[in-house]
Amino acid sequence: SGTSRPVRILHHVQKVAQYGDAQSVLSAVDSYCSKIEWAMNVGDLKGQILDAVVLETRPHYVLELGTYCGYSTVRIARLLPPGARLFSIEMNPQYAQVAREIIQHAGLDVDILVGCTSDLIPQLKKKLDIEKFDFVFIDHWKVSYLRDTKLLEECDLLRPGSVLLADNVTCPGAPDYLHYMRTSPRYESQYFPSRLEYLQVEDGMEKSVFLA
Ligand SMILES: O=C(NC/C=C/[C@H]1O[C@@H](n2cnc(C(F)(F)F)c2)[C@H](O)[C@@H]1O)c1cc([N+](=O)[O-])cc(O)c1O
Ligand SMILES: [Mg+2]
Repeated sequence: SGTSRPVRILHHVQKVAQYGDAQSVLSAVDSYCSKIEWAMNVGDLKGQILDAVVLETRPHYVLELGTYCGYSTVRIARLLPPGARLFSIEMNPQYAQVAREIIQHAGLDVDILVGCTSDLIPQLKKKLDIEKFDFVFIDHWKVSYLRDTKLLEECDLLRPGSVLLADNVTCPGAPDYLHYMRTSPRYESQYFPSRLEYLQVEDGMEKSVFLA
């Protein structure tokens, strides 16, 4: 077929989801990906863990690594108070465009930064006039989780109490990230067991609070 999977997901959302209704956008993506074709969205089960951590953290400045179709971006943005800012980094311009349209269909306002984390993270303070991030959702290439977390530390973008939540620490897995988070004295880490999106496979999320 000529279209990409993200474009087919976007077309489904535009066809069945109520414009301006974030929950109907999430339900449209979840029903498409559970019935028609699987896609690597965080999904509704792990999404409920994401919701709970966002509500508990009440973040003002949020960073997401790995936008893909924007499912988790919508999930997070729908829970933020007015005035809060969500920035999402996506290196694939086609995915970024699909995500913009899905996020727009949900009636939400998010800044999607197109590029790779190693280039963009060092520019965030100057470019976006941001001091620190209160919440970071990590869901991009699993081999980049640890490198990019250390980059956030080096760029002084975390403060005591900043919360990092990482998807897929069990499947596909991010063993070096997990080991670092569970042994570093700079973090208090907690595992939330769950299931891989739309499947019966075990997965989980790791919540880590930066201490200093
Ligand atoms: O590979 C998975 N996710 C990789 C996700 C990758 C997404 O993050 C973007 N990205 C890459 N670098 C950057 C940055 F930020 F560096 F610029 C952003 C990629 O373009 C893609 O949209 C995955 C796989 C499975 N699975 O079951 O295989 C399940 C999942 O939930 C997953 O998230
Ligand atoms: Mg994921």
